[in-house]
Amino acid sequence: MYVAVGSGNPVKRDATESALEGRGALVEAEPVPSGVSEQPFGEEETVQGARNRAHNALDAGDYHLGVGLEGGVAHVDGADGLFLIMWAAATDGDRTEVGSGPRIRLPDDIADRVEAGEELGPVMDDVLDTSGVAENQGAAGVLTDGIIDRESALRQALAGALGPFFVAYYEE
Ligand SMILES: O=P(O)(O)OP(=O)(O)OP(=O)(O)OC[C@H]1O[C@@H](n2cnc3c(O)ncnc32)[C@H](O)[C@@H]1O
Ligand SMILES: [Mg+2]
Repeated sequence: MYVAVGSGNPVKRDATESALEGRGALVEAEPVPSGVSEQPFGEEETVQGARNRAHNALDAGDYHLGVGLEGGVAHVDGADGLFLIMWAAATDGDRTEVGSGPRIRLPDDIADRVEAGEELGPVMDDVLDTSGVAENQGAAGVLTDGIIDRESALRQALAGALGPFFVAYYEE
């Protein structure tokens, strides 16, 4: 099974390989446009980015499955603050399924800068004095003190999008 993941970020490719481990998948990275903002705001824009990436990745070559992974920030009903969110989409061209990852509250100073229009990745690097945290453990790793990292969070989001392709109960 040839699978394209719609991103040049190695952490997204690693998450896809990890989610599909043992299923005979060959995963290629296809850096395609997400069709949404660099920093999606809200669940709707983040899901849309994941769906667009999945479709664009599928169309980028001769693939059986396209995968899209999108990070965003959102307010959550009933909870204070701004949350890091992540959504995954998988498509075979006929059906498209989505799944979400954890929601992790951002520290207020980071949230304020993102609300003001900055991208989370660069803000995290600035605050932590690191470079490329989004390609490594990610905000998910830093903000959970390493209980999870960005790869495992994205793998869980993708699990929800892939399940319906493998589990008969979801038959259309
Ligand atoms: O090359 P792409 O695929 O775009 O990879 P990306 O790291 O930019 O990832 P997204 O576009 O999906 O994420 C949107 C923004 O949110 C940031 N972001 C999302 N999750 C993050 C995380 O765990 N740690 C740091 N930044 C994160 C990311 O750096 C972007 O600025
Ligand atoms: Mg990006």
